[in-house]
Amino acid sequence: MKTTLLKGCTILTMREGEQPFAGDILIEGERIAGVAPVIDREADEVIDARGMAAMPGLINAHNHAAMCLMRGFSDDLKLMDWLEKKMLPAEARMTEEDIYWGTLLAAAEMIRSGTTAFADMYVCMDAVGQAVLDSGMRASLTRGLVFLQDDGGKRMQEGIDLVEKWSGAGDGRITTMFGPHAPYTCPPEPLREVIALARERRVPIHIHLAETIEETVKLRDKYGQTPTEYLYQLGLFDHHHVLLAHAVHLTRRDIGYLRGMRGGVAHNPVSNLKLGCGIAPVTDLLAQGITVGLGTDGAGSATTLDMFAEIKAATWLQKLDYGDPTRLPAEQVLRMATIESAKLLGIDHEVGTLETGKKADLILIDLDKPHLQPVHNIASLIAYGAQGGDVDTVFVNGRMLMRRRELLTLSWEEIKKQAAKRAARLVQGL
Ligand SMILES: CSC[C@H]1O[C@@H](n2cnc3c(O)ncnc32)[C@H](O)[C@@H]1O
Ligand SMILES: [Zn+2]
Repeated sequence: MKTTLLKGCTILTMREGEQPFAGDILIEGERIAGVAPVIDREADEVIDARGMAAMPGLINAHNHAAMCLMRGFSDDLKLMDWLEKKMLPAEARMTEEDIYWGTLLAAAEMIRSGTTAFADMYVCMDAVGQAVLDSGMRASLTRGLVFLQDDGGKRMQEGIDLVEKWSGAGDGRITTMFGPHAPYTCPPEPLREVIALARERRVPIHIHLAETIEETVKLRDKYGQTPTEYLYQLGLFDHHHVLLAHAVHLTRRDIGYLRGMRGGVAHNPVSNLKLGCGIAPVTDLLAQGITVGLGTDGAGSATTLDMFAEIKAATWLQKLDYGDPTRLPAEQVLRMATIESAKLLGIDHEVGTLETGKKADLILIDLDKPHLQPVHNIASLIAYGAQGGDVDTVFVNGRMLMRRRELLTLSWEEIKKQAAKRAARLVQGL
């Protein structure tokens, strides 16, 4: 088994209550074999990590990776106009190959900005799975299910096929969920069916919830319920694991329905800001013991997949919304981007903190930059100062995916060429 020793870094383990310290990290095969002030032993490869901060890889808890092909194509619109007039028509032209290359473009961006795992909801999930295998990343894959037209069960079958074919693939790097898209695209009958199926097979569920005021109005007009009440009454929150994307528009009673749920909420602040959706009540959810992680949503709305931008937006929004700078402090928001997101993907037993025995998904951040000096408080510096471009080295499952900012599993030149060609075709005339 290959061993790699990272020497002399500042380590943020992200374990609750543990202070950062200077030390070494030993990687043995897929796993972390030691995290300590000094590890004095031989290794196949020794990396001089002085001047670097080591932390768990960032985990993007809600994404539509292949939407990178629509990055910057249509902005400054309301969500429903953006989705129905721009994204859906472009997506209707997408081939499996487009989705493969779009997902690789996302993987290149994610690795280069320190993300090691992501939760993805999209279509043609064989193409997404293949891109995850090829990139070396870790992912939870979901076939998004929109039930507005009858298709004789085809979509649902694709969701089942994904679960059967891809769960545990890539040496366990890939896990799966069922993905009813949102309350406004999933009427009660098919939604009940998905929940029953997920229960039978013990598969988690990934769904958008309460992203806009328009969604609340739609659900009230149709069912006389808030989006959260609608899902609650269908029994969704009794499920063993539910990943809710957004959860922006929640009443006090809605938050009560979520209390005690297993899984939690993926907060996507940049997408919410850009689409003018609102501010999710993150600190209220946390106060009720609800797990909250961080995601980007697709690059079609967020523009970039840089989790450091989400970290900043998340903490700033809570401070601003409550007029209280003590809300969502640095360590807490960094935990949201790592171990709390890992909980949402159901992989916190394997990743999300740096500790012996866990899978070696970790990043080195180069602090030798004007905006990252001096180092008074490393957690503050990273949460409020670091950017994706500061990430120097990335490991997933013990394998190096980037070293000194060079991608080791992906050909950037080929991805760039493929993405440009395909993106132009998708949006032509729209
Ligand atoms: C059927 S696969 C997933 C589906 O979701 C769409 N999507 C992307 N971003 C959002 C968002 O912010 N809210 C709701 N739906 C979104 C994406 O375009 C795919 O069609
Ligand atoms: Zn989304």
